[in-house]
Amino acid sequence: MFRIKICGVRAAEDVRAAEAAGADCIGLNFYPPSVRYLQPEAAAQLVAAAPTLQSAGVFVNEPADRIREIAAAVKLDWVQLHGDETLQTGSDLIAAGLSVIRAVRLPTTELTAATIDAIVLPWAEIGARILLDADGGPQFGGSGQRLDWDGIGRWAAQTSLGDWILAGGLNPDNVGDAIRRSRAAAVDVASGTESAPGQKDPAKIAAFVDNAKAAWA
Ligand SMILES: O=C(O)c1ccccc1NCC(=O)[C@H](O)[C@H](O)COP(=O)(O)O
Repeated sequence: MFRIKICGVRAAEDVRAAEAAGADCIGLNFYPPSVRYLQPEAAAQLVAAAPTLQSAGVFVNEPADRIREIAAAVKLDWVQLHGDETLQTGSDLIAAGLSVIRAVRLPTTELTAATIDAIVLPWAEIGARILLDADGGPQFGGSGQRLDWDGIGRWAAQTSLGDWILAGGLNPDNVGDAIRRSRAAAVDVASGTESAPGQKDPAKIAAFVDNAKAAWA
């Protein structure tokens, strides 16, 4: 299980920065419209160069066969379903031996435990790890919008799920506050560690990891 995932890495320098900072996982984006999209061949090289880091492939409404093909070619540890994939697709991928992260896209308004449970529990029951992200509309993810951390914190206080991941609008300045208020034990970031869309900033990656770890210490 990873605690800190740096999503949307596209270059060897990004991976080195994540590794040097002490992150646990890199996210490779396989959604062609994203500014963070990477060809599977390039992703395979990045993953091979970072054996100490876990790797997660981000997919949006990709057919299950294609997800399996890319996961095998890139040697992904996780496949992250970030679109409108069905529970059946998730179950099929898990049955095929893949470790699945289900990105649950939640409204950025006030959240209740019942709202979160209704969306999350069916996926947790089939064995997917849950990532809570802000609903980025047509962009699906990487939107930089944040969630209601206090509402998530109330849900976290009563859920039996322990390994869920908080995402959505996190950055080096707010990740500590987000962890304390939401009670997240794992975090994920894309745009908050960039100097421009799709362009990672090593200093922001380092500060993000330091501040997340300080909040858990
Ligand atoms: O990052 C993207 O461009 C993206 C596009 C489509 C689907 C998912 C995407 N990112 C997945 C992630 O796990 C991001 O880290 C997550 O959405 C949070 O992004 P941000 O708010 O920018 O930190």
